[in-house]
Amino acid sequence: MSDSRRLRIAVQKSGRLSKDSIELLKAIGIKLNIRDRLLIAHSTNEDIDLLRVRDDDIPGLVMDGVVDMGFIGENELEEKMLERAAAGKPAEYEVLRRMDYGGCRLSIAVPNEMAYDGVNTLQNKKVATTYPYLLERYFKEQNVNAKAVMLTGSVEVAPRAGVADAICDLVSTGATLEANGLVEKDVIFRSKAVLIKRAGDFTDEKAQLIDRLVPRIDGVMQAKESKYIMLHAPKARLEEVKDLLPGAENPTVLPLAGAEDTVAIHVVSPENLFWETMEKLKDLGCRSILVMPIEKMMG
Ligand SMILES: Nc1ncnc2c1ncn2[C@@H]1O[C@H](COP(=O)(O)OP(=O)(O)OP(=O)(O)O)[C@@H](O)[C@H]1O
Ligand SMILES: O=P(O)(O)OC[C@H]1O[C@H](OP(=O)(O)OP(=O)(O)O)[C@H](O)[C@@H]1O
Ligand SMILES: [Mg+2]
Repeated sequence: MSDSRRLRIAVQKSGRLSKDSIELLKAIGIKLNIRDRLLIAHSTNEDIDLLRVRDDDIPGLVMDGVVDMGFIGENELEEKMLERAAAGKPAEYEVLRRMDYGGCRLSIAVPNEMAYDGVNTLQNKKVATTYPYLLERYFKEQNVNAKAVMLTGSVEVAPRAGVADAICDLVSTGATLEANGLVEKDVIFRSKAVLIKRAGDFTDEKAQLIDRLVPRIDGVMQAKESKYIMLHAPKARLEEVKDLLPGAENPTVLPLAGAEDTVAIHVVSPENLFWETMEKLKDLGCRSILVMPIEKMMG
């Protein structure tokens, strides 16, 4: 059984957010033994239990204080917040960090053949969606009198099935819409995964654990975007080389044994180096240009 002294974190059991959320927890040093059928996973090195649930349940679990934290898409979080607020239920939470995964948008899409001239075209029409509160909020803002029809899945087939005239669903590449003969029209919400924390007091132990984990998350996210760049550059072109390197205000410049007119440059870049930049560096006479991933960062 789970122990209330242990920090409880909810993650999606299987779906778009599962892999990245688990990978992040592992990257910040939490050892987890996840077996497919087990819905609770106990960390072996930290006082942490993982609850593996459907993503729809995560906002409620956090807002009811059943779990301490959860990884959830902003779309689902905002929808549940509106739903609970409408039902008079507590809907408090704190966003600890916005993650770099789970990026998608909630969009209105219509059948290819529909003549669409803005959202007013949907006046008195039915729109199938899993996010009725977000959609109705948008209709209200746009002064459109349309009806949101709730479907929990396979929303894209609704127009062909005669259930609705249009849909409002999550889009990333657009492949699902295209495969179903639909065209994206209005983006109503942009979303990424977030790490949220319940409201209310925490024991000192839990508060300290959270304070230790969150900077590690920052470290992992920062490291993912950053690169360690090493290259040999002609001394005479040093300033031009520095101008090309992102974040190279104070690079490490080292002499090269046996090559008076060449130096080695090392720099931690906050972003990746584009091929175009590497080509320009080469044109300046740089050689042995290496771009390496960074695993962790701190300080
Ligand atoms: N195509 C996508 N690309 C990136 N992120 C997405 C995509 N589709 C959805 N997401 C994000 O991932 C979340 C989970 O999506 P998924 O499709 O796995 O949910 P689900 O089918 O509702 O799963 P569950 O069985 O847990 O209820 C979405 O709420 C959204 O935030
Ligand atoms: O624009 P695309 O890249 O095609 O992605 C969009 C699709 O991804 C999500 O579903 P998912 O594939 O997670 O499956 P699900 O319907 O089982 O949730 C979402 O509900 C869309 O159907
Ligand atoms: Mg779901």
